Amino acid sequence: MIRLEGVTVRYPNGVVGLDNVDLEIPDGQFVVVVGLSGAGKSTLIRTINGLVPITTGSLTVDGAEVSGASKREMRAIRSRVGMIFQSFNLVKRTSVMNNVMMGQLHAIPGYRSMVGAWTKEEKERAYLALERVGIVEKTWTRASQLSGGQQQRVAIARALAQDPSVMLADEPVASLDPPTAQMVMKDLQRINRDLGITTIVNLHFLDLARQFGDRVIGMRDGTVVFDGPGSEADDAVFESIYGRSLTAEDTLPGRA
Ligand SMILES: Nc1ncnc2c1ncn2[C@@H]1O[C@H](COP(=O)(O)OP(=O)(O)OP(=O)(O)O)[C@@H](O)[C@H]1O
Repeated sequence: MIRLEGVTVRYPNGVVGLDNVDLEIPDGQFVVVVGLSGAGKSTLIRTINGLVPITTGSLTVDGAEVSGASKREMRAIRSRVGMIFQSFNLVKRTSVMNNVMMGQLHAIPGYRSMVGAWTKEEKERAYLALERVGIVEKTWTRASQLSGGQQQRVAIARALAQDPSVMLADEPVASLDPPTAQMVMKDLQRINRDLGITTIVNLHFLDLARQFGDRVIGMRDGTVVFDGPGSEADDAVFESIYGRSLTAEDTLPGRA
């Protein structure tokens, strides 16, 4: 369970990223967060991962208080939280296998990871993660030789190899073409359903939010302005979240 109580995040320049947010996200839920640019979606994700400190309020992940956690406690929290980014964040010049292994680094002593001395069990876990996203045949390919969709799948496998209880994805399909975006969202949904990993995905395409959001959270100006199932998030709801009429750019091209 992820719980935010009265969480406010004020950046050093005075900008308020989150404004008194209360949220409870039960284990295993698939949550899509929507909102215009600047609404606070990334801040929410980075706060849950402890990358952005909260100014006031309380945030717990699996019962552990994130604010004020020691370095050691923070490492323990982060080791259970997988992150996926719009730009994939792979090390391009090395193999898919090495990239996925990096997901397990928190559990592998530095000297072994430096020389690539993986145990059979660690390799097995990496293969299993790659199988889950259907690209095990690319295990020894250099990351730079993969398509965007394949790179995002490697990033998902890297997060999975961490054996996370929570998966946070910040605009994971924003750089992908529409069919690939669908496939990557389906991968995340399947993994959520098969493994029960709590998943929070920031999206800006509202049709994807409706299709995949078992729960949709709408944000505006750092506050939660909608919280309900995707099936209830009709155009009027999105217009109220965005504070403006919808445009073609709000849907995945070709699906409006
Ligand atoms: N490191 C930072 N320092 C100062 N202000 C920031 C920082 N990061 C974000 N902000 C501000 O906090 C507010 C929320 O930004 P955030 O990135 O969370 O929004 P978002 O909904 O994810 O938008 P986008 O999709 O454009 O990233 C914005 O006003 C933004 O300018």
